[in-house]
Parts: sequence; structure tokens; C-alpha cells
Amino acid sequence: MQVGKRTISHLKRPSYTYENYRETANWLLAHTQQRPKVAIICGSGLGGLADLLENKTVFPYKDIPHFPHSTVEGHASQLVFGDLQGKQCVCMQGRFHFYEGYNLATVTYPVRVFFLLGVETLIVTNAAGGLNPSFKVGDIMLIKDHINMPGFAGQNPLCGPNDKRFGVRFPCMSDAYDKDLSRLAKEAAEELGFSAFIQQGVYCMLAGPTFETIAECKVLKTLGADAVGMSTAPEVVVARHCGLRVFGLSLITNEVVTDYESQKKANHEEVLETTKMRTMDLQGLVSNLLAKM
Ligand SMILES: O=P(O)(O)O[C@@H]1C[C@H](O)[C@@H](CO)O1
Ligand code: HPA
Repeated sequence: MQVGKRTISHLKRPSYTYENYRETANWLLAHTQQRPKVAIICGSGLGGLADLLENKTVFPYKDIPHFPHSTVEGHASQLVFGDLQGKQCVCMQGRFHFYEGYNLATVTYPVRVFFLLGVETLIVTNAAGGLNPSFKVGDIMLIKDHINMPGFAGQNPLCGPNDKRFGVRFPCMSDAYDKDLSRLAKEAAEELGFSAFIQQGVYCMLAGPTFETIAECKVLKTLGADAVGMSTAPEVVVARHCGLRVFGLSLITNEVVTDYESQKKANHEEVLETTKMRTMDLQGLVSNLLAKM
């Protein structure tokens, strides 16, 4: 990872002002005619979703005022505007993770920019390890709910002064994932003949970058988590705070290890391999969902 001046300034950045978000949004509005209502955040290896867009305008993150940039393999660093199923969308090819050293204000910076652009719906995707024993590698899990584990440890992106222009001080999270969108996604998946590999479940975010120990996986299962990853929850919290509807899906890229005799070891290469295998199906599902929205 090259730590240039820009990276260091983002790592150290404590917070952002409303004007920062506004400046980024205004810059984007001045540089594209697109007025997206849907934003899509691409998980590890899932950037191909942006290839679905037509009439594209692409902005490398480094060119966008105040925007952070991604340091992880499998995450390009660009914002892609375009049309999908006749709907104007904006797609993040590359997200920001807490484990990269960014604080949660930086991790979630794009979500508030989307809100100021006029986005109403956020689609989040991620690569995740399967905890539920009935899940197989390559399954797509519609996220029903999440466990924001860093939040348990005081790392919630809404900690700090609340800016009412984004949302209320104490936002509700019991309705974080939109039931109607989930139902539509299920229908979309059935139409595509995907029922055999569609699951529904609870995503648990850990800070990463370490994959889990065996004992940690056992704990997460006991807590009711079906899949584990290193992203998504902060973005969803900030999106719900500012009133965006959220739909999320996890691609189960690997089975977590829960047996001390097992020789298997979680690794990022396997994660990216699985995303390659399922990328077309995932794109089909998101596209069919958008057609129904
Ligand atoms: O951005 P996501 O959550 O899809 O990325 C997952 C978590 C780590 O960044 C990486 C581990 O392989 O994939
Ligand atoms: N654990 C945490 N994050 C992940 C995993 C995993 O097994 N797979 C992909 N992202």
C-alpha cells in the first residue's frame, strides 16, 4: 500500500463539515447530467456491477473533492454514474474499510454525498464468510439484518455531534433493511432460476483485517449471525440516519473454519475467486431487482 500525502490526510481526518459533503455533491452535480436515485456500493471483487451501467460517466476518486480512495485489491477507486434498467444510478467501484485505517466518518463519507445528490435507495453488496452451516460457497444472502460489532465497542459512525440536516440524534435501526426491496429481490432471483443459491440472513461486521479465529466464529454463530464480513454496517447506519431505503446482499465467498482439525485457512484470494464465479449472477440479480423497483 502506497501511503501518499493524500492517504495520510484521510487517515488523520477526524470528521467532516456539512460544507465538505455539500462541496463534493455540488462538484459531482456540476460534472454530470445524471441525477441518480439509486446508489450501489460494490463489495470485494464485485465491481463488475458498474459495468452494467449504460451512458456512463466515470470519476476516479482522486479527482473528486474530499473523496477518500480505496487501498484494497479487488476494489477499483472510481464513482460510476449511468443508467440501469432505465434508472439513473451511481455505483461505487471500491469502498472504504475501517481496517484500512480510515475512521468511520471517512468510511461512510460517500453515503452522505449520495443523500445530497438526491439518492433515495442504497444497494450494498459485500463478500462474506458463511457461518450458517446450511450455506454453501457461492450462495447469495439477502441481508435481513446486521450486527454492528464495532458499534458494540463504541465505533459507530454517528458518534459525535449530530447534524440535523442529515437525520435525528437517535435513529431507529430495527427496520434497517427494507422488507419490500428484499421481497422484490427474492422474486427477481426466482425469475432468474436462482432459488437454489439464494439465502436470507444476518450479516455480522467485524473490524478486520484479520479473518476470524475458530472461537470467534463459534461466538458469532451463537449470536445469531449467518455471515461475517468487514464492511457494510457503518454505511447502512449512515444511510438509514439520512432516510435512504437500504437493500443489501452478501456473496458467501468462503466457509469460515469452526473445526480445530480443519486444514482450511480463510484468504483473500479465495474470496476474489468466488466473486469471479458468481459475478454474472449477482449482476443479473441486481439488474432484475432494479427493473422491479
Ligand atoms: O468490501 P467487502 O466487505 O466485500 O470485502 C470483504 C472484507 C474484506 O475487505 C475482504 C476480505 O477478503 O473482503
Ligand atoms: N471473514 C470476514 N470477512 C470476510 C470473509 C470472512 O470469512 N470472507 C470475505 N470477507
